[in-house]
Parts: sequence; C-alpha cells; structure tokens
Amino acid sequence: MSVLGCGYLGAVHAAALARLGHDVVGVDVDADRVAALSAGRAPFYEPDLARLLAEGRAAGRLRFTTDPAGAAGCDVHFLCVGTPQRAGGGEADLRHLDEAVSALAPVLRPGDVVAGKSTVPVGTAARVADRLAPTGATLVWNPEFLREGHAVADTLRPDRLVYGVPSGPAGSDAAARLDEVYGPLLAAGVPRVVTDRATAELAKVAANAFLATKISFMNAMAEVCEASGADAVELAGTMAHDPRIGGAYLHPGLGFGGGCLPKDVRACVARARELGVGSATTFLEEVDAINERAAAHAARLVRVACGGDLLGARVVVLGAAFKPGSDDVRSSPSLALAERLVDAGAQVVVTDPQALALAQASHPRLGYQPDVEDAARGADVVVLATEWDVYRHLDPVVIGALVRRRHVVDARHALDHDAWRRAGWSVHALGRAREAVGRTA
Ligand SMILES: NC(=O)c1ccc[n+]([C@@H]2O[C@H](COP(=O)([O-])OP(=O)(O)OC[C@H]3O[C@@H](n4cnc5c(N)ncnc54)[C@H](O)[C@@H]3O)[C@@H](O)[C@H]2O)c1
Ligand SMILES: O=c1ccn([C@@H]2O[C@H](COP(=O)(O)OP(=O)(O)O[C@H]3O[C@H](CO)[C@@H](O)[C@H](O)[C@H]3O)[C@@H](O)[C@H]2O)c(=O)[nH]1
Repeated sequence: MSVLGCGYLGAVHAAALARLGHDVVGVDVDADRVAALSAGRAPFYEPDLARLLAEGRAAGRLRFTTDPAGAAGCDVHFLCVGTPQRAGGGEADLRHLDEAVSALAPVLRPGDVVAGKSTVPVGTAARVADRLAPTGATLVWNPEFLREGHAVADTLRPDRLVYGVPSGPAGSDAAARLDEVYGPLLAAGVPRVVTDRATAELAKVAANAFLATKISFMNAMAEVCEASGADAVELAGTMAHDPRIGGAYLHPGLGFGGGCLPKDVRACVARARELGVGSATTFLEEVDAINERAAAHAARLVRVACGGDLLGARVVVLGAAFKPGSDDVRSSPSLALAERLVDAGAQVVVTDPQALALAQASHPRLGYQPDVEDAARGADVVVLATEWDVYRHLDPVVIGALVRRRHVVDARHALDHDAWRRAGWSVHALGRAREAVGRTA
C-alpha cells in the first residue's frame, strides 16, 4: 500500500502499517524528509517513531520515495498530506490534497481503494471522488485521531476506526479491504464505525472542535475565577468528578495550539459559514477568540510580575513546542506569548528540550538558549509555557540562585507553587486569584 504525505501523520501511519505486516511505500514531495525516512531517521521528534521505522526497514516492508509512480501496483493508497490554514483566511488550504490526487490518479486501477486520512472540510471527499471517478478507484474517508507525542501508540491502539464509504457494492468492498488492512487492530477490539463520507469527514472536525471547546470553556471559567476570587484548577478538579463531564481537556492555561486544533476550528467556522450555518459559525468563533485571549492574558500576568513594565525586562520562556512530547511549533501558544512579550519591549530568551531548531526557523527574532540554567541566568521573570517534565521538576532553589528577580508565571499550572514560594518566589498563575490574594496579603 502507499502513503502520500509523510509528515507527523503520514510517517507514523506508514511505519505503523509496516508493523501490521503490510508492504508500504511512503511518497512525499520533500526530498530531505524522504532522505531522512529512507535512512531510518525520524524527520521530527516523535517518541518510538525511529524504532518503528527501523523495524519496518529491517523487515524490508517500508520504503520512501519522492516519485508518485512508486505507488504503482499498490491497491490501497492513504492520503496524508497537509491541509493547513489558507494564508489570509480561516479556510483550509486543499492545494496539497489536490496535487496529491493529481499525482496519484495515473497509477490507480479500477477497484483500488484511496483512503483520505487528512482532516478536510465536509464536502471535500465528494469533490475528490468526482475527480477520481474516471480511474475506477473507490474513495473512502478514514480520518485519523492520533495525538502528537503519542502518535505511535495512538495509531497502533486507536480509540476508534471510522470508514466513510460510498453506498453500494464499491463501498462495501472498500470497507472489507480496510478491515483487512486494520485486521490486527479490529482483532484487538478497536471499535469501527462505517458511515458515509460526509459524516466521516465531520467526525474528525467535530471531535477537534469539541476538544477545543472544552479547553476554551475552561479558560473562560478561569477568567470568571480571576474576577471572582475562585480557583480555576480546583474548579476543573471538581468538575472532573462528574463522569458526564470528564476531566480531559479541562486544563486551564495558555490555550490550544499545534497543527490541528486551531486551524481545524477556523476551517470549521469557514465551512459552516459557506453552508449558511450561523450557530456553528458564531459558537466556534468564540472558542477561537477565547483561545487568542489566553496568550494575551498570560502576557498581562508577566507584565504584572514585572511590576507593570516589560521594557528591558529579561524574560525566560520555558518551552517552545505547542505541547510537551513534541517538537512541533505550529501555532505554538508559547511562541505567541514570547512574541507578545517582545512587542512589549521585553528581552525574551526561549528554551526547549526538542523544539528550538523549528522555533528558531519560524520565529527568528526571539532569543534562544538550549540550556535551561543558562537561559534563566539574570532573568527578571520565568514563564512556564510548555509543561515538559524537565520544567515541572526544576529545583526552584537552583533556578532562584541564577535569576535576578524571583518571579515565576505558571501559564500551564504545572509547577508546585508551594515549593516555589518556599524558595522565595512570587508565583503568578492564570485563574488563581486566591493565590494572588495570598501572595500580596
Ligand atoms: N499532526 C497530527 O497530529 C495529525 C493527526 C491527525 C490528522 N492530521 C491531519 O493530517 C494531515 C497532515 O498533517 P501533518 O501534521 O502530518 O502535516 P505535515 O505538514 O507534517 O505533513 C504533510 C506532508 O505532506 C507532504 N506533501 C505535501 N504535498 C504533497 C504531495 N503533493 N504529495 C506527497 N506529499 C506531499 C509534505 O511535504 C509533508 O511532509 C492534516 O490534514 C492534518 O490536519 C494531523
Ligand atoms: O486540557 C487541555 C488539553 C490540551 N491543551 C492544549 O491543547 C493543544 C492540543 O493538544 P492535543 O490534543 O494533545 O494535541 P494534538 O497532537 O494537536 O492532537 C489533537 O489534534 C490531532 C490532529 O487533528 C487529533 O488527531 C487529536 O485527536 C487531537 O487531540 C495543546 O496546545 C495543549 O497544550 C490545553 O490547553 N488544555
């Protein structure tokens, strides 16, 4: 089988298919990425991916190429190319998908299955299916729900498999072929939902929109907590006891980033607007707006920690990745915060255990320092922006001896505030007015 697009999704998918026992060719237009993957190197940081790539190569089941003709002879093809936000608008940019479909079409044979895994606006599959009709291949939509940082485990043990298939025998045959592809997962009890293509496309978009909604809901409540003297972390903890609500994605803080949630919320807004569905448009616009406010709010906390003026203040930002366990800096809330601080006149030094190279490439005007202790030296404020374990476990006494002033802003609620206070730090955190009151009392 073939996998078109070997980024965070496709490289993991290709390696996982090889693990399931299939012969796999990965196709990507990025020659550097193909060279790295062909040499068995993961082109980005993702735990366990290098091991899976090495395994696939050693078994002779996994190869990579820049030539789409390499997909010839495969009977199942997975579309895993990027669908980023279009420059200057919220819509999804489907250019890469259209190019991949054009490149694939000449090698397709009647009865082949093309499975779209990229996240797309509802209605895209119908359009792609029309384009593929002359080839006789069947298009299914088979969205992917993996999380970066857990991508290998999520691909080999997904919560669910979703097949969006056309009606009729072609659809049933394609579903049966996907059952063979995912045989070991189904045998292990992974639930599978067979539906139409539009529902499958939306199953993915709606899941991400819902996760984003939970995060923004909690951040809105954190704003209420600050205004009223309540505590957002304790509030989230009490809500989590209700199994109808659940504790996942209720962690207040700097908000959601990455290559998925922000652009998928905006693409859903744009598509709902096109379809004339005002409720989804305005609802998700607010989810996005609350998320944008989270970084602005964190920047204000840093200003307060600095005594009201950021001009010339030295601020160390712990974390550049959009979340721990990844080197991905797409729409990283940490970097958005760092940029705001620079705008306000601060001298910002960013550190991160994995993401510095990508951060430096996309945000060249920020200062960078790979070593956390060197980064902290002479700082007026320390900001915890990405909750890597290495930052959670920093010794506030050791860091306290390096900085100029002991102010810490915990934008992810990841530090032991009592331990930091005992070491002489003033601690600032979103949605924790009571702590702030305690501090000034
Ligand atoms: N990253 C995730 O965690 C994740 C999870 C689930 C779904 N998704 C969705 O999967 C899709 C891919 O996301 P990603 O994070 O892997 O993006 P990415 O940017 O990391 O990877 C996309 C890859 O596609 C390649 N590409 C572009 N045009 C191509 C073409 N014509 N032919 C072959 N390759 C081409 C690029 O060179 C790149 O390597 C998106 O729709 C995304 O929303 C991503
Ligand atoms: O309570 C929470 C949980 C997460 N986040 C933030 O939300 C963002 C996204 O986190 P996560 O969902 O773990 O990352 P992704 O790897 O982007 O995964 C999401 O996006 C993928 C791509 O579509 C989907 O496949 C996954 O199911 C979906 O979880 C990160 O910035 C987190 O810091 C919070 O702020 N609070």
